[in-house]
Amino acid sequence: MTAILQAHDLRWSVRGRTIIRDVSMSTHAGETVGVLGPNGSGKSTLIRLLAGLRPCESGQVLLEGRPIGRLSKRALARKVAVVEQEASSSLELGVEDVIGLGRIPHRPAWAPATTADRERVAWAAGQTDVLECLDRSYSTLSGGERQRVQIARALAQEPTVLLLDEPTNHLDIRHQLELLSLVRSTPVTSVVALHDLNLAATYCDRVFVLAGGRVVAGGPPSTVLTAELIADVYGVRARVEPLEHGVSIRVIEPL
Ligand SMILES: Nc1ncnc2c1ncn2[C@@H]1O[C@H](COP(=O)(O)OP(=O)(O)OP(=O)(O)O)[C@@H](O)[C@H]1O
Repeated sequence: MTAILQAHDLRWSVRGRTIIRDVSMSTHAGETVGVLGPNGSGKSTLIRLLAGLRPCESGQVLLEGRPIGRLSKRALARKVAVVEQEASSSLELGVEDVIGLGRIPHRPAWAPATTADRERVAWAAGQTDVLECLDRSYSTLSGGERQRVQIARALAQEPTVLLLDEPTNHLDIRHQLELLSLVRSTPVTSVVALHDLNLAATYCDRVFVLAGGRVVAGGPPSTVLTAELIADVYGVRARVEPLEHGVSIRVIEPL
């Protein structure tokens, strides 16, 4: 299997506090990898380090075997698309233009959008169910619509790697399922920070669980997401039942 995005011994601190420590992980071509863990465990910080939005204090992130720090911003943007948790809501752009931002790394500076660019934008909008919003102003969209537009922008970027920080946050149940099923079905290698363990168990090929900035478990969801691990990491009692493909998790009470 080809390793696409790899992290080796990542460490990141702020104001003397280490937020990410000794984190190593790798993703293979086409995989959907979940990053799980309680609030404050370091999921968003890890996504930013993997995206090259923050330099690591030590360790390194490799994209197709090359350190991402050595890639130009433009070369990185052609390969890696990231959707962070809180997309700006004050963006005074039309929805089509926001999705079109994903096309910028693919054409020469200042060149206008081509027909192929516009087709790609329409395709991405269709994939994320926002075609009806294309001629609206981005600032008038609901939280869930904005989230889907940001995912469309990332898909329009035609990345090799898609990094999503809690992409289901503002979405209703149907759009949560549709989005993760879309992420899983694309050939793009995806790393997705998630809170919902059942969604992770259903849609991720592998999961990494963070606690206190360290990876405490990693592997297929049905192996990793045991009642013991959930008790240790989240401090809740859960019933985990095997399904034909994966596991079903019912959280019963805090411990
Ligand atoms: N720039 C910063 N300055 C100070 N503290 C920070 C900074 N960035 C992250 N942290 C702290 O690092 C820890 C990890 O934050 P992070 O956002 O990565 O966690 P998370 O797992 O994504 O949490 P959540 O589930 O709540 O979104 C938190 O305690 C956070 O307050």
